[in-house]
Amino acid sequence: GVPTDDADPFAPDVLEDPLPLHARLRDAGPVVYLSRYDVYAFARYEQVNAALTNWQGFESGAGVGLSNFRHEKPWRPPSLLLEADPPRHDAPRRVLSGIVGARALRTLRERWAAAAEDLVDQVLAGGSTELDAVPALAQAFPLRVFPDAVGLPPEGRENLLPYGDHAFNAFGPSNDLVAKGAPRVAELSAWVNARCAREELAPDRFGARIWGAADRGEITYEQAPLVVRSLLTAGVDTTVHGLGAVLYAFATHPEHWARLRSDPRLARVAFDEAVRWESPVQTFFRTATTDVAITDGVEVPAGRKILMFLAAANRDPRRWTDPDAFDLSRDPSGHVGFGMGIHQCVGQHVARLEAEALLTALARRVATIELAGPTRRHHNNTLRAWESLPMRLREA
Ligand code: HEM
Ligand SMILES: CC(C)Cc1ccc(C(=O)O)cc1
Repeated sequence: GVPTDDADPFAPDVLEDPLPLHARLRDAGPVVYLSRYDVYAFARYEQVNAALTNWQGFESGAGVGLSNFRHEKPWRPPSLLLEADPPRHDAPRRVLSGIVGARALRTLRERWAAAAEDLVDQVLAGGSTELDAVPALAQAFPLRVFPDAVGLPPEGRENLLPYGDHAFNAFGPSNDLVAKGAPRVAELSAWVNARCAREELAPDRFGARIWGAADRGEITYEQAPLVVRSLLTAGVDTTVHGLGAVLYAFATHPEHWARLRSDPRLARVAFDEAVRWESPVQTFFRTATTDVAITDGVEVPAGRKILMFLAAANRDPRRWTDPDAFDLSRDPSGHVGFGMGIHQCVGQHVARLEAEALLTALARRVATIELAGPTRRHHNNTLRAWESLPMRLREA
C-alpha cells in the first residue's frame, strides 16, 4: 500500500525550511499519498526523473499546479508550452528553443559580460562594500539584461517580478500567498499581456523573433503573444532566485570562491551545482492520464495529480554522494532543477549565461564575499528564494 502523510508542503514553516519534510517523504517510500491535498508525492530522484520523462503517463495539459484544468478554470489562459502536451506543445517549443537556445545566445555573450562588469563597477564604486545581494545583484542583473533581450519598452518593468511571483504562487493551493497577490493580478496581467503584442516589442529581439516565427507559419498569430508571455512569466523570477542561490552558496563556502577566482571557467558548473543544491523551482505537478504503475503493486489512479519534489530529488542520497554539500568538484549533470524530458527548461541557457556573466565579473574584481548580517527567506508556493542576503564584498 501507499504510505500516507498529512503534511502541508505549502505551510509557512515548511516553506521556511523544507528539508525535514523532503527527507521524511524520501524515506517513507517511492510514492506518498498527501491526504491534505489528495495528491501523490514523489520525492526520490528515480520516481521524479521517471515521471518527468513520462509525458504520456503524466500530462501537463491539465495544468502543472494543484488545480486540475479539467475541473477548474485556470487563472489565466494556459501556457502553450508548460501546460500543453504533444502535439500542441511541439511547434511552440521548437520556435522558442530556436530563439533562446544556446546557439541563439552567442551574440549576447559579450553584451551580457559587459553589462555584468558595469554592474560590478557600480556596486564596488566606494571600494569594499556592504550590500544586500538580492536587490543589488540577484535582481539587478536579470532586470538589466533580460527585458532588453526580450525587447520590452523601458516603462513598467517593475511589474515583472510581482507578476512572476504570483504565477509561481498560483501553482500551489489557494493559500495566504496566493491571496496576497490577488489584489494586483488584474493590473499585472493586463500589463504583461499588453507587452506581448507585436507593436510593443523592439525589432530583432526574443519577442519580435517569436512574431517572426508566426510570419513564417511556424506558429499561428494567435499563439505568438502567448509564447511571449511564457518568456515574461518564467524568465525573471527564476533567474533572480537562481542567482540568489549561487551567491549564497559562495558566501557560505569561501574556499569555493577562492577556487572560482583561480579558475573562472568554474562559473557555469557552480551555477548548476547551486541549482541542484538549492533548487529555485522546488515543486510542481502532473496529472495521471491512466492508472500509472510506479513500483510493484503501487500505482497512481487515472486523473489524479502527482506532486514532484525536485528539491528532494536533487538531494536524494540514492542518487548523489554527500547530497547536502555544495561541491564545486561534483558533476551536477542529471539534476532535475531545470526539469527533464520534453518540458525541460527551454530557458536554461539564458539562465546559465546570466549566471556566468555575473559570477565571472564578480570573481575578477572581488577577493572575498561573506554574509554580513541575518539572511531572510522570501516565501513562495513554488520558488525557493531569498528576501535579503546582506553581504560584504572585499575588492581584489
Ligand atoms: C534558474 C533559472 C530557471 C530554473 C530553475 C527553471 C526551471 C524550469 C523547470 C523545472 C522547468 C520544467 C517545467 C515542467 O517540466 O513542467 C522549466 C520550464 C520552462 N522554463 Fe525554465 N527555469 C529557469 C529559467 C528560465 C528562463 C530564463 C526562461 C526564459 C528565457 C525559462 C523559460 C521556461 C519555459 C518557457 C519552460 C516551459 C518549457 C516547456 O514546457 O517545454 N526558464 N523551467
Ligand atoms: C518551472 C516552470 C513552472 C516555470 C515556468 C512558468 C511559466 C511558464 C509559461 O510558459 O508561462 C513556463 C515555465
